[in-house]
Amino acid sequence: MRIDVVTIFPEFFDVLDISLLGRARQTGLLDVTAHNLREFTHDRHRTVDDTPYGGGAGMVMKPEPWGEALDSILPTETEAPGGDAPVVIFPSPAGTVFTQKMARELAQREHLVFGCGRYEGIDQRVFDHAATRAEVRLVSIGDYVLNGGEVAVMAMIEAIGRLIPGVVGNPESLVEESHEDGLLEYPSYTKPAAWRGLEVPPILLSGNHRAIDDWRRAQQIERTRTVRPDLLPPDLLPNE
Ligand SMILES: COc1cccc(Cn2ccc3ccc(-c4cc(N)[nH]n4)cc32)c1
Repeated sequence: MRIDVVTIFPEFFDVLDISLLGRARQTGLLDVTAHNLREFTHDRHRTVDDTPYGGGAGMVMKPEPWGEALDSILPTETEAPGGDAPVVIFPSPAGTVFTQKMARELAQREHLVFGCGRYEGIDQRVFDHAATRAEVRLVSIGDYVLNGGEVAVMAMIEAIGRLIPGVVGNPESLVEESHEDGLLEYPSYTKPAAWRGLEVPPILLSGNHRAIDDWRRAQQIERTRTVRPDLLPPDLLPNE
């Protein structure tokens, strides 16, 4: 998978050179490039923002640098992509909420482009023009406001990248985890069996794997019902 990120803080993504995603980059499973938006300005001050039309606080990111940055990444009409057309994702508080389902879907794509806004956001025409030549999505990572898109893009790259076959050592570990089957994960324990007066649930030491699986499923349902009842599938909703 090819990933391009446009940002005024390209060094923010240097961290992707370590851990799982770092190895995925080295083995060619992931090709991540951060592009400095200021490289697409032409004034002495490398200006990327200006005051908002209609007034209001803060600054808005100018369309011209974004247009040139995306020109340098997206295929032109003549270079119609042989494979999957790129998806251009802009984090935004006003976006569709990012979910494990969306991560799974995006992990199937060949080319993702992320646009990191700053200030009070990006001129709307950037999204409108990009939509004439690629699939464009505004995506929120939660109902709170960040200072820019970089943290959100990092979270999405990690959530998507780990689903790419070969990136995570043991693919089985991707199955039994929160949100993968729609429920929150069960509690985990490891040695020692007793720690500061706290015992591991005896069922986990029983060796009875059918009973352990049943216990874990019950824990998932109880935890989801308590913490995230909105995630419960209809057949598990409490009877009214
Ligand atoms: C656009 O509306 C805004 C209003 C006030 C501040 C900001 C700051 N800001 C700039 C670019 C940007 C990109 C993403 C996010 C963001 C995403 C999530 N889930 N929370 N916050 C926030 C961003 C934007």
